[in-house]
Amino acid sequence: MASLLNKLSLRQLNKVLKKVNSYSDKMKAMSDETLKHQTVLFKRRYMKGESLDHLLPEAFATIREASRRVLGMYAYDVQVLAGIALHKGKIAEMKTGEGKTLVATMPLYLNAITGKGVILITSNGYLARRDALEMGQVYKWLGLTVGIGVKEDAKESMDTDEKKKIYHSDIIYTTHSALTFDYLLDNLCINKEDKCMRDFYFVVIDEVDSVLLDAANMPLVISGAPRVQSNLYKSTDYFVGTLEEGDYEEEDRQVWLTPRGITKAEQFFGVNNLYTKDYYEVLRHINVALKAHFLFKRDEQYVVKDNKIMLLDKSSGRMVENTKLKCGQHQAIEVKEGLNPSSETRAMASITYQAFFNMFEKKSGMSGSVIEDRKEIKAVYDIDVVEIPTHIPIARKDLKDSYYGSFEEQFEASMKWLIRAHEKKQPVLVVTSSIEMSYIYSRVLLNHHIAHNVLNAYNVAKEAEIIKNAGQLGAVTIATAIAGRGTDIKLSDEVKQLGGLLVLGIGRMENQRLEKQARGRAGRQGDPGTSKFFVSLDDEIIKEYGAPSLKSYKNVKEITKKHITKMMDQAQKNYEISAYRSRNRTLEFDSSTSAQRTIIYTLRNRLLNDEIDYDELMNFIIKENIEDFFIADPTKDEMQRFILSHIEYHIDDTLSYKKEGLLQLAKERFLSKKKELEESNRYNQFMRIAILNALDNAWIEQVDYLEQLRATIGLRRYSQKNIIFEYHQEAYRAFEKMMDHAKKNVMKNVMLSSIVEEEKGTFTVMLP
Ligand SMILES: Nc1ncnc2c1ncn2[C@@H]1O[C@H](COP(=O)(O)OP(=O)(O)OP(=O)(O)O)[C@@H](O)[C@H]1O
Repeated sequence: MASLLNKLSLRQLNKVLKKVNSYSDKMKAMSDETLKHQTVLFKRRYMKGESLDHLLPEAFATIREASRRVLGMYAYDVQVLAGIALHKGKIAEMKTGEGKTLVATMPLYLNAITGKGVILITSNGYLARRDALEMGQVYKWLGLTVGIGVKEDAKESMDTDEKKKIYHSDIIYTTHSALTFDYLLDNLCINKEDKCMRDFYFVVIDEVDSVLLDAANMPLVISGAPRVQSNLYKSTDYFVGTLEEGDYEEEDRQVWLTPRGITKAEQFFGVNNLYTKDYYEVLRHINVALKAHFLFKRDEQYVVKDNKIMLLDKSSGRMVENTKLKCGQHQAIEVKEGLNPSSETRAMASITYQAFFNMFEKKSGMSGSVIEDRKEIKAVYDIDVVEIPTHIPIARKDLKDSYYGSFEEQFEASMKWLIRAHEKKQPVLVVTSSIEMSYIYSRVLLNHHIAHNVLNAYNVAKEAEIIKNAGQLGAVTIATAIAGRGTDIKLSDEVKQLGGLLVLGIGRMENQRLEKQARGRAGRQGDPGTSKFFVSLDDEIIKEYGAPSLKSYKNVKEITKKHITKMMDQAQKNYEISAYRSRNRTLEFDSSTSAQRTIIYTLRNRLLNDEIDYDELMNFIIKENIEDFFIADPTKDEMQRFILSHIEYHIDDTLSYKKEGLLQLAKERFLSKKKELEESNRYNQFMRIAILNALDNAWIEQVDYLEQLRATIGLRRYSQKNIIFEYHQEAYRAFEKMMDHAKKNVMKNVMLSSIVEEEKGTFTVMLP
């Protein structure tokens, strides 16, 4: 069924390809000047109402010819096919090395004609810069502007003007995290002029599976002011260290206390019921300590460098700069590793990649390994995946996997392959599933006096260099999944004679995509090459997710029985299911946060654009606040306090202490304030600042609360059944409370703020 659909999609794309090809000669015959001028003509035609679909054949043919002139590369037919798929908002599955970088130029150019700004996402900053600089030559040649959203040194920051210039370019190359981060920052600014981004239109995501699937589990969070340092990390770490099997349970990358564990915790911390509000903090700390001990493994999810915990990006194996786990998880791992907990900050804004990318009018992507996950992609992002044929048939031989009872056997067998190939100078790339294993291979190779390069998260400085050279005569490269993506491995003729690159995969990896990417380092663009995987019962994935009965085969040297090797492969499937569920859970949790964020950001934008009728809003807010206040039948003292904190810093002796009296007072005060502000032409600006401040403060509290709630609610498994339902209910209640709070603060800010004049006619609003 799937392949039939694919054939149908390809047939449609082929029709368009024919049209593109029909313009090839025309574009070839154009002078440079005429070809460059095409952009202006396309823009004019688009403005006059011609659709992008209609412009596609000529526009694609134009940039195809421009790339030939500027870069010396003329897109192959299959690349054009992929480009059309991207324009249609699909994901193109293209084998590794098929030239995705060039493919993206065509739909980006076409869609940039609209002037709306198009974005290309790569999985890391190095690739974004490299591709933007290389492909940028063509765009610029055709008269378009190009912006790069990441700095060479990730720690360097950009000022607003620089950012604005980037986001107002025709074509922007950046990473998913940089883009999302800037979006959140944009929604924290007070003046319209400080907003850097335009509305989202079209995005092409390179290595789309790594962005949309692997990164989907970790929402992006902007942190603000530090929290008061907690002293519970050490005691909960100690407590979790005392737990035994049966005190906790683990499933789908979640861990929680069993009733026996709960009793132990209550005894340890001397509390009656852990699940009451009073012990929320203890529960939260236990939760992060549990995860630190049972779910986070050193050299897998993180490394310890210079006494700091550095997270690893699962899909690339790279260290993630400037990112900490949230809600105290980072601190819990620090304490587990014997470090002092670093300061914990509050979450100010957060978003998941699902929610973020779903804001684009049209989104598309490319990858060499996404076809297996097309159902999930369709369900979550509503994007179809099309499998694009290769330019030249793949000549790589993917040999059958070999299975072993233990690591020793697996290691020995793989070393035999390595040494045999190395003796005839065939280049070898060993891809291991952990950093530790990369060192074991390295040490043994040193003992054999075999020169080699090691590439793992501790050693990324020369990454591109090392990978590029991995195809040289006699080269041996040991790498973690880091070698998976993006960098081109070129082979000399001599190496091609020897059979190309040999990829040895050590251990069953977390998913098929990682293995596919590893194999794909060999046999690019029709090159010869070989790949082989060595699997053993000692592989982490099999130990954790394999059937317990597999243990009885530990002493078998090489496992050849089909039903057993199948069981070993099943472990990977089990892991994939658990990863899928975990992504799904993130999504389920996110739906309320997402809905709330949309309400707040829409409101913010209306405020920034002065689209709010402030009089109407204030009438409503004053009335609601005073009515709410009178529900509790306040005393005269309470009313006076209310006036001083919400209306004016002065009590009028003649005031009638009734609801109507307060209402009238508030309205009068508001009107006189308004008059004063209007005289100096500052009413709108004042109102905007006063309201935004109230709204932002309330929302930031809410974001932080929701983050905390999500982190602790899992622990309630034994107290309540449906934690997602409970989460949504609580999130909704908190939102209502937050809006109430914001309403009070708007009134306070508007009524009690004053204006301080500054030089040059500017002013500052002094908030109460
Ligand atoms: N039409 C073309 N003509 C000539 N060379 C090309 C063409 N398209 C791509 N190339 C070259 O092929 C190589 C691979 O391209 P690229 O790195 O974009 O592949 P990729 O599909 O992104 O690979 P990976 O999946 O490993 O990231 C590059 O050296 C590129 O310059």
